[in-house]
Amino acid sequence: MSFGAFRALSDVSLDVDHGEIRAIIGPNGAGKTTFVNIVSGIFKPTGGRVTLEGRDITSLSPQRRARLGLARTFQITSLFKGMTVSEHLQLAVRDEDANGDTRRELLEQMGLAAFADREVDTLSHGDQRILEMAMAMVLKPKFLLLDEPTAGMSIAETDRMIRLIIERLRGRVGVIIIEHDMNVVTQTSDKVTVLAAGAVAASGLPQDVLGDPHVKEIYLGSAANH
Ligand SMILES: Nc1ncnc2c1ncn2[C@@H]1O[C@H](COP(=O)(O)OP(=O)(O)OP(=O)(O)O)[C@@H](O)[C@H]1O
Repeated sequence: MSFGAFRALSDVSLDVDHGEIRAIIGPNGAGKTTFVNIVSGIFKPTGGRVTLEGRDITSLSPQRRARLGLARTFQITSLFKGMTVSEHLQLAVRDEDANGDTRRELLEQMGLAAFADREVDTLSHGDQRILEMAMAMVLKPKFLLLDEPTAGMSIAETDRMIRLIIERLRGRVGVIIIEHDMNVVTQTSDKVTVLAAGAVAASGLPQDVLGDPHVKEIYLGSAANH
């Protein structure tokens, strides 16, 4: 992926299986969000392709991808002030996709049932982010992209998000999660891919990747540059 003369990603290739949770980590500016934007269809890559269950989806819009089972959340919370929690879930679907029961069940599973009729701006930051995840899950995606789901969360909120990922997603939905919190990475992910300067620096099991001296160096180097 190039932006003009700047190459943001080169030869980055990864596969995610059904039910697998794959964390993408790396220093600021490594290309993580760019990668997720390509997979979800927000950016059209200048080279390479994206496939979903073997089908080439590189030229499909984010909406078409979502209807094929590929959903995402964003790094920045983007809810509509003045609208309630259940209205948000209705927004995320077409009538034929999920009836009221399905939506209520999802709110219960996500621990949001008590807030169904509350306007979203009265919710805590953690509940707002969990609502965004529920909006992405209401269409029962096969694959879900989570862009820093715990950003700005307290320790208790982060623990709740970790539990939801383990209980609701692991083994059921293929997930790519961009995450800076290594506690979240070690607790939730099956595999970890490290991006640095737009390339894959390491990939494998969390314990191997996070213990890799080369990966530690990448983080130390990036800290020294800030
Ligand atoms: N639309 C764009 N136009 C030009 N350059 C861009 C664009 N989007 C991203 N970049 C550049 O691509 C590089 C990768 O950015 P990206 O946001 O993907 O990094 P990141 O790993 O997600 O960082 P962070 O952890 O800070 O969110 C950066 O140098 C960024 O400035």
